[in-house]
Amino acid sequence: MAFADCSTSAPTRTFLFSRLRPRRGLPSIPPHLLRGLPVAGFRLPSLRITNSPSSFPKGNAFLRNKQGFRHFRPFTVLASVSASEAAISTEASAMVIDGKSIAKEIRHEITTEISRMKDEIGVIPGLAVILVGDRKDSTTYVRNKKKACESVGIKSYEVCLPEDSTEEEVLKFISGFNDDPEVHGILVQLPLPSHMNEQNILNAVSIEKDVDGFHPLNIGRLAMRGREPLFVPCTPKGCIELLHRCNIDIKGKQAVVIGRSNIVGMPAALLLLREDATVSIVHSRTKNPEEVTSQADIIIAAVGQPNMVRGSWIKPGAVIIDVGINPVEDATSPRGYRLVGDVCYEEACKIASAVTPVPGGVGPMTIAMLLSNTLSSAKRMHNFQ
Ligand SMILES: NC(=O)C1=CN([C@@H]2O[C@H](COP(=O)(O)OP(=O)(O)OC[C@H]3O[C@@H](n4cnc5c(N)ncnc54)[C@H](OP(=O)(O)O)[C@@H]3O)[C@@H](O)[C@H]2O)C=CC1
Ligand SMILES: Nc1nc(=O)c2c([nH]1)NC[C@@H]1CN(c3ccc(C(=O)N[C@@H](CCC(=O)O)C(=O)O)cc3)C=[N+]21
Repeated sequence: MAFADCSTSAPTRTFLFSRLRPRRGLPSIPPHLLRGLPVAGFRLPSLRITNSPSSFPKGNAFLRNKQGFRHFRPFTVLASVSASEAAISTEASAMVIDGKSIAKEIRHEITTEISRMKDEIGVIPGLAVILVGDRKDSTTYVRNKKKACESVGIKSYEVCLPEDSTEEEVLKFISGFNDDPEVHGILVQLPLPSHMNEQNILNAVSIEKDVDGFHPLNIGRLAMRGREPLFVPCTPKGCIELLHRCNIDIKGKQAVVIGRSNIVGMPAALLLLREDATVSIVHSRTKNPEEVTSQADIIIAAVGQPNMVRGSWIKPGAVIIDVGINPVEDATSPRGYRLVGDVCYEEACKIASAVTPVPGGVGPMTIAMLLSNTLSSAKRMHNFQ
């Protein structure tokens, strides 16, 4: 575990000031009222949002303009800045993109779709997860995925194999799930034990059930113009979904992805390219990472190095998506550690226009995208629109 800290003071942001989205089935906010809301980190003065403290946890919100209060509810709060900074903003302060709330909103949408599918054609989406070994972090992720499946109505199938299992045993389970019509998605939790060949195993997952999007055919299609992958990897898809749902433009922007792994960095760069960004990739052999990163309007950091991206790496007004999840020692936490991102959050908040926190940023979106991919898979297999 690393010990790393770049913060000099405790976080001060306290209150929500957000872009609002009506929940499904409720009327939209009239566009003229949306003028003036802080979108993508730009705060415009003509409208203010305040949250009723009592209803705040449910995401209810008041929208206030010069004529008085209008009450719209329930809304999902997507992002926040501190109230005092929002009201009298002289010091720059980033919008905090609330991945947890956005993921909750997506789970709500998925729940509605799943019950519609069940009612209309009697199909329940199924996700199979294969875990080999007992790494603590992997066990936690798998448990969280199972809970998330239950919460939206996906049936989960779980296989836990001992660390010393053979590749053949894993392949046997994959083959069983490939043939099982009740399973619409298969996820093999990574990393696998070192004696196993990851490529052989990922290649064995049926491309129609590859909800992680790690099959080479899916990745290959993601990289090609005019081709469509059946599934897009969950974490990068979650990053782009955060940008979309916060109304952050990608087209024509300079984007820098830090990290080039098969599961995050590389597909994130491909997705940004598909969104018409101009993309650079920083990796461990990049000579001038700070210089490259400081050109970016959008930064996706997926490195695994706590607080690597400092304030000086960030162009004022940039949007930062921090994928990193790094445990750092913290004697004051009951677990003895806490999670930090790859970006120095405190410094980023002062310079960026929008930033995702860790935890509560990209992590919950990864799981939401997995559920979304599983639902899409079931819909595709049963030709259900
Ligand atoms: N929020 C979420 O849902 C998820 C979070 N994560 C987190 O994201 C982070 C990255 O994960 P993952 O992609 O799997 O990690 P990998 O270790 O597979 O990849 C890390 C990448 O970062 C690059 N890198 C490492 N050190 C440096 C450095 N000093 N300067 C520049 N580049 C560097 C590596 O470069 P090179 O290729 O040259 O070695 C590599 O491309 C981790 O913290 C992980 O826990 C991961 C998955 C999901
Ligand atoms: N086949 C496969 N697919 C994956 O998608 C995959 C994988 N293997 N191996 C490991 C990584 C990592 N990953 C995360 C998912 C959710 C959170 C998450 O929800 N994090 C919470 C914090 C959780 C906590 O407190 O521990 C948050 O950021 O708020 C984090 C990390 C998926 N991965």
